[in-house]
Amino acid sequence: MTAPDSLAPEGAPAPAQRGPATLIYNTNAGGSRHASPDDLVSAIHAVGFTPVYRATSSEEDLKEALDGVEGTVFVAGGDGTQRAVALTLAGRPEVTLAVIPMGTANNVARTLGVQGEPLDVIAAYGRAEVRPFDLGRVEGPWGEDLFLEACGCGAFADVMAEYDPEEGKSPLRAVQALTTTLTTFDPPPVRITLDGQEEPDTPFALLEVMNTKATGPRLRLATNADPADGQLDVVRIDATGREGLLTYLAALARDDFEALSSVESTRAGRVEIPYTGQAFHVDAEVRPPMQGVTGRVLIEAWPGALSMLVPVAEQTAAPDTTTGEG
Ligand SMILES: Nc1ncnc2c1ncn2[C@@H]1O[C@H](COP(=O)(O)OP(=O)(O)OP(=O)(O)O)[C@@H](O)[C@H]1O
Repeated sequence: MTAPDSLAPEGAPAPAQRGPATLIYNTNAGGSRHASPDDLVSAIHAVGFTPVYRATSSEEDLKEALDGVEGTVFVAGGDGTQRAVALTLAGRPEVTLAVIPMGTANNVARTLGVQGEPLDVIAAYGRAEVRPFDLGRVEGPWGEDLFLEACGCGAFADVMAEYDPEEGKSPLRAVQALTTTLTTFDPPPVRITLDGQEEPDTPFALLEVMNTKATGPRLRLATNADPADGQLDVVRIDATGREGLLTYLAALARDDFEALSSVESTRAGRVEIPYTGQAFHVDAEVRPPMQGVTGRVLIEAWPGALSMLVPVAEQTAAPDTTTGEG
């Protein structure tokens, strides 16, 4: 079903194709008290889609709920829910995802500029376009993974491996833990490879391969990351040149972490990291240290693995915007 013309204001880019929509709503997510599934279905209908609600009580239900899905999948929940749906639909860019943020950090939504109360977010999708969204692919001694936000080793992965992530949901606590570890951590030097180019041996206090701007409890480590660029942002801190605790805390608070002189940020499509038994994280999941195991971790961008619906602000609408294929 097409949207009524009145929903496409004059001068707007071609609206994303409306039509069939599916609502996935993690009613266990923190923000779910804000609206009922019926409220969301009505709001999605009001912006021109034909929604059905598929109830899920866990991640395991998603495969069946999304089997043969077409059109747009609205996903209400936190980053864990967005990840679960994204991984189920990876490599199916003909299906469009629309994020309705209802978690604590909402890193995926924030990276897309999607913020606000669920019903306001849905209203904003009345004027939206479809953009590609990359994923990251990981191959390590522990197996294969996909990530939506980030994968890395060093201080942040060690903090996550040490503390149960479920306990670390206070952004303040997590920022404190990260910055404390960053300044005391004693890593061995490793020689990473970026797009086939070997880098000098370096002990990394932090080595994060980012797809979104933030990861974990809203740690904005890659302010310039763009999940539609077909590349990943490699954010590094050389332990020998690291700065003091307050410097990192202040930079995170100012939202210019990458501007610090001890932080190096490089875009790459393929990253190889020697594995010496260190802990890794893949989004919010920990791949614990494997003592005595050596090898390598290969991280690659998967350009346009997903498609995302993104609201278009009235003033900033580009006249010749692409529809985001591929
Ligand atoms: N479709 C789903 N339906 C029910 N449960 C889900 C679904 N998808 C994921 N889950 C489970 O719910 C957990 C929590 O989800 P999520 O992280 O989105 O919410 P949250 O804990 O409120 O968010 P935040 O971590 O930002 O506070 C996920 O890690 C996952 O195990």
